[in-house]
Amino acid sequence: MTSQPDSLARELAAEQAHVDAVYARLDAATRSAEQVAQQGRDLFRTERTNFVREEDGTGMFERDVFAFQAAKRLATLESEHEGLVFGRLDRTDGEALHIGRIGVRDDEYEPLVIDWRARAAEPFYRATPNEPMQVVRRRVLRCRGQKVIGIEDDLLDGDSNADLVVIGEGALMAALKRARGPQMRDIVATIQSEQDEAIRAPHQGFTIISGGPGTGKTVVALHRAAFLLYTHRRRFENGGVLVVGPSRVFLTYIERVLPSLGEDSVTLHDLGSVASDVLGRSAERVDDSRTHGIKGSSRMVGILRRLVDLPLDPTAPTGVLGETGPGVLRVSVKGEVLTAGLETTHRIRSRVLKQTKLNLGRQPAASAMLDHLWSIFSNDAGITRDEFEDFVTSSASWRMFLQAWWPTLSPEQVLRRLADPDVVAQVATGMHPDDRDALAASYRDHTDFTVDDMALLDELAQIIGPVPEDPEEDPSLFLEEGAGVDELVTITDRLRDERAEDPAEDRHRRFAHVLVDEAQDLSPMQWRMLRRRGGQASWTIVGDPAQSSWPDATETQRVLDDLMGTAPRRQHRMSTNYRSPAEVFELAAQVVTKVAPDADLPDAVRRTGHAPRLTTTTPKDLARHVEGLIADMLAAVEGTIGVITPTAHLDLRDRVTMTDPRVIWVTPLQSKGLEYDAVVVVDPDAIVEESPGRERVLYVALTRPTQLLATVDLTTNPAWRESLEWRATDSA
Ligand SMILES: Nc1ncnc2c1ncn2[C@@H]1O[C@H](COP(=O)(O)OP(=O)(O)OP(=O)(O)O)[C@@H](O)[C@H]1O
Repeated sequence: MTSQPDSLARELAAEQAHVDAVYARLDAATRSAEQVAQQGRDLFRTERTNFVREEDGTGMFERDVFAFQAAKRLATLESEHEGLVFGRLDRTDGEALHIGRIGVRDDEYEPLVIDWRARAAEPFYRATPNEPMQVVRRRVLRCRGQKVIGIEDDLLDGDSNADLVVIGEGALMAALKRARGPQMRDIVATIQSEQDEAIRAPHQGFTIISGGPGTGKTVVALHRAAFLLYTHRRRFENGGVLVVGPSRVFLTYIERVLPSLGEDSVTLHDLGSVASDVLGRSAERVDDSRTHGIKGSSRMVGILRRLVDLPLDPTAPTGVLGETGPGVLRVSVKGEVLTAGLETTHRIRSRVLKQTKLNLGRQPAASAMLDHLWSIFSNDAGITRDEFEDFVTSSASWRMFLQAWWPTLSPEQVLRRLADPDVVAQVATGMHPDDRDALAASYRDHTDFTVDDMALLDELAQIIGPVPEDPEEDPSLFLEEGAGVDELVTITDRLRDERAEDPAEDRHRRFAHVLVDEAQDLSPMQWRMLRRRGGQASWTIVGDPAQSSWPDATETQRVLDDLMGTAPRRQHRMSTNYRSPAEVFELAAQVVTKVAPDADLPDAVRRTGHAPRLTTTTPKDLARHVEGLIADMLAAVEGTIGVITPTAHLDLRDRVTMTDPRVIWVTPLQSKGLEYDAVVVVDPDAIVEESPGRERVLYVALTRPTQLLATVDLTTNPAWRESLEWRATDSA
């Protein structure tokens, strides 16, 4: 095996020739696809289940289907300007296979490129020098559009006598050193063996992907979604794949990964928009940490149930109920006064609610009440039951009673009742008074809802059932809040069935696979919300408890265990940190092990030679100081710079005059799952103080850079650095 000075040019030219042949074939396929499309467009559009995988086709008909499919997927890829072909395997038997984002065959139906998800491509990711899997050389091609611009080789079987050129330092290192842009890229050319195992794990049951920061959990999970769609396209494209991330910022960061893999049929939601199928609304505002802890806890289930059962405010417009008080019916028929006292109305109410949801129960409740009145009616005048019912139901007192006793309520109307501290006191009896105040204040002080409220509204929608379509019949007792409905965050919702207009229908959209990222942060109420959309689904759950911002890990684990039940589960642990330089991760690891000695700490894969800069300044000089750090970083790195500030210093952004599109300001929670070339962490002590996750949230912030880290303290003895074996390298 040799590597000569001019060999790179020769190898590039040879690879270019192959790539040219692939694109020429695809041009032909596109033309043929147009013909096929003309002949049978409707067939392919409507009978989606007829799709044939590229690798499986055998006859003329399948070949046409393939042409159609390849051209369609190519359109998705082209918009990305990503190279279609990215790899090559040279095998011990002398055969060479090219690997790409989609499969392509030549005129003779021989593979020109194998889809990376096909079984034949597996050795590209799994082969190692210890277990070469009959691979001599693994080659990664870097392409810009249709042009091959670089080659990186790994030699796997040094004993083989094949005379192969070996070029470059290895594709992984080259990929990791590249500057980061605003969006995550796919890693299809450099997936590592343990990652590949998680990506290709069986689809049934629960696949749990764990590991420390930067181990590729997110990117691996997204590749897994693409793999599942490839291997079980019928099941998952028809049934739907839902990817859930913590925030919109995060979804924007990851949203190009699946299209760059040729997949655009996955639904992405942040936690604030998961329930928009039922609620027709979403939210982005987050509660303060105390209120978040209250609203996310599973004790809210009981509170909401009691809230639904709680009779409406006695001072509501119930004058109709007359001298005998609210919740009591008095109606006069043919001179006879019939009364249903509190005991009766409560008995009927609870009997009906046992059998049906509140919003579906009005009719049965009215019938039961009429039965009761008829049973106590002496009927001296000898009228029929029909006449009796006409008398009762046409009376004003009946209509007003019914409206007060059994109003049609929306989840929003019910939840808003918690703005009243007296209501909170009645339904949340065991709650600490300060927590009760915080809960009531969160609804009293704001007209919009929060991300946590979405899970509560979804729970209420489940308890009370859908609001009947015709609100005119039943004017609301409450003022409706004029909240706008946000768009779903969806790449392409092509397979969405039109929702039937049956008001009794369950409106949850159900998915065949649910993939939850940053799962350690989901509250028990949010798990319940997700579960309603994935009752029959298989799941991929991605997280790292050491990065958790949810205070009660055991409560969440209980909900999760309940969700998983006895379904098969498999655990994949990612062990290598591909993001943080070792110098940065050593510092971050010391911070988290102070509070989480059992944190899963990955091995950082590279060193940069740049220790973190731990700096100190005064509150007065903070803006100028941070500006100086940003300027240094702009000069030192090519990509993005994240400035992570606690909410206590949110005004800093306005005080720093320098603007540059490469500088991105975020709070520690917003920085979850994201990464930047360089990061400034402002006032770590304040970050610890204001987050329920404390040092764990600081750990998240410290593990965001791919190259440089600087911290800024506002005191010379910051608490977060106590007992760290770390020397301040820079106290500018
Ligand atoms: N095999 C790989 N080849 C190239 N880059 C990789 C590989 N694996 C991971 N990376 C890169 O490492 C970085 C971290 O990946 P990712 O964000 O998925 O990690 P994570 O485990 O989800 O991190 P966190 O827990 O901090 O959110 C990303 O830039 C990703 O592209």
